Amino acid sequence: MNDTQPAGAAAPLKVDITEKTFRSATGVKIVALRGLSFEVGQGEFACLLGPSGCGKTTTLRILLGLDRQFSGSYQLPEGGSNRVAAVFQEPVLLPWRTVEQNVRLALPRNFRDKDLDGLFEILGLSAMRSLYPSELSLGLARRAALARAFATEPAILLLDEPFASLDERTAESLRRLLIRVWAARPTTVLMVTHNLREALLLADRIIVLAPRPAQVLGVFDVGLSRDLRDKTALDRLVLDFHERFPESA
Ligand SMILES: Nc1ncnc2c1ncn2[C@@H]1O[C@H](COP(=O)(O)OP(=O)(O)OP(=O)(O)O)[C@@H](O)[C@H]1O
Repeated sequence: MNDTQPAGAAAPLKVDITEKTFRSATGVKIVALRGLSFEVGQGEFACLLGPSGCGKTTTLRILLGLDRQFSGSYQLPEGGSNRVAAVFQEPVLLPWRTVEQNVRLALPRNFRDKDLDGLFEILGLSAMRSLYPSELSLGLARRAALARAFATEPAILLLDEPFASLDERTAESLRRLLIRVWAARPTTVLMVTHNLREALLLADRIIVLAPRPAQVLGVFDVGLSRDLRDKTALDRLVLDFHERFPESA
């Protein structure tokens, strides 16, 4: 790990979006977000959980600076590298570059030759560094996308359903890998999912969203060490969650 790029952030993520609207092809106004306010503390792993179409991806696109047409404000975590990293449903790797080149290209020019052995090792990619994306399974491609995100030692990592469309076994092993790499390289994480069990397995806190227009219904503190989140504990957490948020069942 390179000590000149401290990871982590000194300030929380603060989101206060008053309104975000779209126009449909026929000109009809679609309110995607209204009065969406939440915070994610430094080094915290938070999930944004909400029904399909409620505005989760729209929120991440705003935080990534990809959509500036909204009213309200947000503040990204400061400190550390100040970088924002993102992993989407599709890993978006450059097909003509190897895994290692894809990861290094995400780094600022003067850090491109940094030691990435530990990162590749923890993600089980040591033997795949010189492979091209077309030679990777879906699961390996997601791992490469995670490597690329963590290599930049971001102040915040935004994840948009990174394990969607994988078979459950692969998704489960990637969730465990994500927790391992995050524990080794802590940063603030905001992950979008509509999978309650996934959120309960990974998150410190779950920010629960209402159907569109997205606003916060409440926050669920998982409050259980990750080592103890086995199947029985997760079953119990699911029940607790539904008791607290019956409307989001
Ligand atoms: N470019 C766009 N033009 C018009 N409407 C849009 C556009 N992007 C998103 N929307 C609408 O905004 C709403 C929120 O979409 P968004 O993709 O943020 O939802 P989501 O919670 O991420 O859904 P999912 O879980 O299915 O991915 C939806 O009704 C969607 O149809």
